[in-house]
Amino acid sequence: MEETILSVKNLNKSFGNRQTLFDINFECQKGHIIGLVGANGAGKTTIMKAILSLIKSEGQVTIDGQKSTFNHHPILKRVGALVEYPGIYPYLSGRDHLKLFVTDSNDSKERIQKIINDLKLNNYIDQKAKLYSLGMKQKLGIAMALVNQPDLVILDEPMNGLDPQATKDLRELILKRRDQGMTVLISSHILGELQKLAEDLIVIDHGKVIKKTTMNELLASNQHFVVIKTSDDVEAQKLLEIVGFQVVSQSPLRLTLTKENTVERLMNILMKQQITVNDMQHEDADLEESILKLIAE
Ligand SMILES: Nc1ncnc2c1ncn2[C@@H]1O[C@H](COP(=O)(O)OP(=O)(O)OP(=O)(O)O)[C@@H](O)[C@H]1O
Repeated sequence: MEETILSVKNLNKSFGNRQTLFDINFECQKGHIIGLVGANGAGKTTIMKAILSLIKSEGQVTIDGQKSTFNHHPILKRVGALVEYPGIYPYLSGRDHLKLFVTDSNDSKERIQKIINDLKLNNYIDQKAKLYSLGMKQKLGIAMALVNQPDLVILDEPMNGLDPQATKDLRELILKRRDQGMTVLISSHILGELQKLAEDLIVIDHGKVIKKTTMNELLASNQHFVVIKTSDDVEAQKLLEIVGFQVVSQSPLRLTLTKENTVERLMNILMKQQITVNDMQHEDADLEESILKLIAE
């Protein structure tokens, strides 16, 4: 049976007299990767900061059954986080940062070395952080979030500044830790990357939750398209539009498929007018299109 590790209830936040979050409610199940998505300024970072008690807010945050409030949040010891920019001290080395962050236990040293290996930080971990590039700082921030093997980790745009190899390394590490039971709440504008990671999605728009769904459900409800090349695209478009096909783009001719407007119907209509279909490709809307559609509704 699924177990809730994070519950957010009736979360409201105003900055001055401007309300930013409106009654946010959601739950995260143990061992899931949950994507928090939405346009710039939707409120994703503010939600994460409220969960982590980095800002004061109204509402209730419960982590593994324990209430966490702005003034009392011992449970946050079991939560790792990278929100906005990692806090880096220029005159300390990467390893010193990890030493500061690691919780004291017999295996602290091993845990530090393990995260260094997992994120391939070996080459520069003993250099002073003032020499680090943006991506190197970001990787150190991720290492700091994960070094204590938290039960829950909150990552705000963790792929920012990472090269393709580092992005892949991070993806593999997140998936490995998830398989070991870690829960991840992650925001990213790189939706293709999120599609490879998240199984649950929470869509935020203008400070409100507009959709809670699973990746599979969202992708299954996606629109389907067909792209065709014909002997006469102009005439084909005219004919298909008259009978109710929706033309999404003209060159190449891309049409929306529905229960009524099927490939079979399309072929029949064109064949009757002696228009030959020379090439045909099916396309499914990707995560980006589905989310843009949700936000537009
Ligand atoms: N400290 C602050 N003071 C005033 N307004 C703020 C503050 N922090 C955030 N906001 C406002 O709250 C809204 C939500 O911001 P937030 O950073 O949570 O959005 P976001 O979804 O994370 O956006 P992005 O994808 O651009 O990071 C924005 O309108 C922002 O201007």
